[in-house]
Amino acid sequence: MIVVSNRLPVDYVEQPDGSAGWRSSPGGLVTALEPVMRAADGAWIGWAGVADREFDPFENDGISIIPVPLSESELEEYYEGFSNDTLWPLYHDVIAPPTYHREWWDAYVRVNRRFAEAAARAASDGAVVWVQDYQLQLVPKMLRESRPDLVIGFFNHIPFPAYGIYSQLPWRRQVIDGLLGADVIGFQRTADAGNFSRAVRRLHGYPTRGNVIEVPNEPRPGDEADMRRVVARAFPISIDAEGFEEIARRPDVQARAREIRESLGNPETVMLGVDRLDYTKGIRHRMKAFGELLRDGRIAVQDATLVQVASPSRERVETYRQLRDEIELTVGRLNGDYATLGHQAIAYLHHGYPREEMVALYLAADVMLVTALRDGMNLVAKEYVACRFDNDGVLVLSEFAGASDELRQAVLVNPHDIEGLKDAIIEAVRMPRRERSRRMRALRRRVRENDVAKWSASFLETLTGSGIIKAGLTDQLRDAVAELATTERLLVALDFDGTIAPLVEHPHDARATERAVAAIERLVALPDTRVALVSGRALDSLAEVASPPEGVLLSGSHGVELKLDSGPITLDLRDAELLKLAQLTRVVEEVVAAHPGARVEHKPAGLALHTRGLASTAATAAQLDARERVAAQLDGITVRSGKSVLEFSVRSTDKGESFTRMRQHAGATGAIYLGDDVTDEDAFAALEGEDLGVKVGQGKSIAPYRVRNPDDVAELLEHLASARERAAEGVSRWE
Ligand SMILES: O=P(O)(O)OC[C@H]1O[C@H](O[C@H]2O[C@H](CO)[C@@H](O)[C@H](O)[C@H]2O)[C@H](O)[C@@H](O)[C@@H]1O
Ligand SMILES: O=c1ccn([C@@H]2O[C@H](COP(=O)(O)OP(=O)(O)O)[C@@H](O)[C@H]2O)c(=O)[nH]1
Repeated sequence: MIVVSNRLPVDYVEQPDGSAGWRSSPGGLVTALEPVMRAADGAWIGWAGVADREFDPFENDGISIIPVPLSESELEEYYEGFSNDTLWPLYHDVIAPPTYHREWWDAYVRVNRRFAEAAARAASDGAVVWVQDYQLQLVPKMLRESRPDLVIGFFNHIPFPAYGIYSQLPWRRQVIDGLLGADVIGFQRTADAGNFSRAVRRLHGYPTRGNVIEVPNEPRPGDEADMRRVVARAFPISIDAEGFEEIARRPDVQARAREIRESLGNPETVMLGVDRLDYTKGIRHRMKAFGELLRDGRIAVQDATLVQVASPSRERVETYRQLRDEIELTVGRLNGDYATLGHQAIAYLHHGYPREEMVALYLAADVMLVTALRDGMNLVAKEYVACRFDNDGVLVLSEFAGASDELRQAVLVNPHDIEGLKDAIIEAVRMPRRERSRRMRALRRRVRENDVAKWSASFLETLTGSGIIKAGLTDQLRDAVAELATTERLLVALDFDGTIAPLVEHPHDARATERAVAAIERLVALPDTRVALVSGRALDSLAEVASPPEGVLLSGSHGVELKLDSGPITLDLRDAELLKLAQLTRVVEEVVAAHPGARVEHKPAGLALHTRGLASTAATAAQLDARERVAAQLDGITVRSGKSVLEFSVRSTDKGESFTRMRQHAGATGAIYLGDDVTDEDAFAALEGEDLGVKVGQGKSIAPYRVRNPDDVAELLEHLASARERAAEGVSRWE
């Protein structure tokens, strides 16, 4: 795997005394990706933090680093300019006004191309390249053009704004096109992913269904699909929670925490803010609220100190310079007005500290203030929680930080509401021990369960489907299924072969597992619950092997045949289609005759060429021969490849269309689709709203959940049946 980001985990720093070396670089992107890359076998491509210097690739702390150079003018125009004075304020809801300069855009394109070229050089055949963040939004498209073999992911660490704001960007189409070069585009919050999909619809009109965007393919020789599916969904980033807790448990770090409190004069309450000195972080709002609490006498300087770490960031950008001046003026005023000789009001630290010191600060702080006006995630909030193994401390958290979607037991605030913020600070300071402990336990559970390893695994699994799939159902899948079970009218749509029935050599021997059959019978018996089998098999063959109970809806031949409640739908193939079917039959039978072991299956509107059981070279040769002969002799044939099978159809309908028909027929308010094959991807793409898609087994998939095999499918169906039975009895699933 190759990761490409603007920042490398280390910056090259030259000191005024002439000494120079590598130092940890700032920001949450690096905090999150470092443990992922240490565990992975791959390379990290990025900028070394200094202009006009070229470095050879090197190894740092177990990570292969490939530096990309930037000139001084590129630093100004691409990094400080377009990235941090155009995109950054625009994507953070124009808290500061974005600046638009055409030269900055030109530099952005140029530098993105350089990163794309570096990635193309470093990536082996078919490799996974994971591009990070707003500085490199054009890289996915550039890479796809030069290296169509690559699997490309993109993760946006900052918010993606609503279209009304995004549409200001003079290069709004180019940026969207750049991102759509990726196979999977990850966002911090569901709302960000929604904003992105809406921008795609408004600017390009591409169809979007749930998390999936259908993007027209640039035609390439040999490419038969004219659409590419891009997944755009939330993958909330996290931290190495265990690593942070380990540091927090170290005696030397705990001693340092005590020392910090002593150095502050041992106030009753230590409050802490830790941010890059950035206008998105709401540092001014926090200080205003704190200052007014001191002014109004609601807190006394002897009792409470605010420690504010404001680590240097983007110091040559004018808005950041101004912010620093304002903050430092405020700190000076507050200390001047309220500090005593023994007690500061605010301990202001304009430095970047190493991790151990951060952890000591977290342990020293009774109240952690995260008051961002907009923030992609805010890892500081998660770090504070991870470090508090004593189950103490209160997190005050802005609802405008991505972390607030998960950390619901924090004291949530709107930082624009200064009165509300003041009340929240007082609530945190006075919160009884039991309440603090109850909230912190819940927060810790959440952060531990959703750590950064899980974040990267879930993203990469969606991207490649190549991860190890754990046995059974994950907690997340269990919860999602239980939630779905409460929907008013439920549709349970299931592929047959490889999903409820293990794959077998001869299709007529396939049978659903006993457990799946029993669970389906329980579901069918429930009110407002429909079960559908959606198969590539011809309807007759499906009915024969599945022997479905009364009331099960059936879709055969990839949606060409449907059996709803009012009997089978006749196909009514037109004369031209019948003629084409006869020609197709002749061509495929020729192929079968030329490739011993290959078999043909006749379907109402097409044919399947089965190659299961053949050696892989023989199977490939047979499939290639069939593709070539059909393409040469017939027009308008839909071709689908499945597991050891190549399907040809004179009608172009797919499992997605039949799933949608069944969903409508059932009047479903919620649905689940389970499938194992490439052809099931059409159905996953047709899922709506809160519907669940579950891919069975490995392989690239747009489904957000995965299980290993038909045994796990049976377990899922049993779990769903039980949850639905409870819901039907009116028993709350919490009881
Ligand atoms: O590289 P810099 O210009 O010095 O800025 C530091 C990083 O800031 C941003 O971090 C974001 O990523 C965090 C992790 O996902 C997230 O918690 C936070 O809300 C974001 O603001 C920026 O996105 C990174 O590219 C920078 O490296
Ligand atoms: O002096 C400092 C200040 C911050 N950080 C780290 O910088 C990251 C900040 O990430 P966050 O997501 O909160 O915000 P970002 O700076 O990426 O916008 C966290 O891991 C902090 O522990 C640090 O190591 N030293």
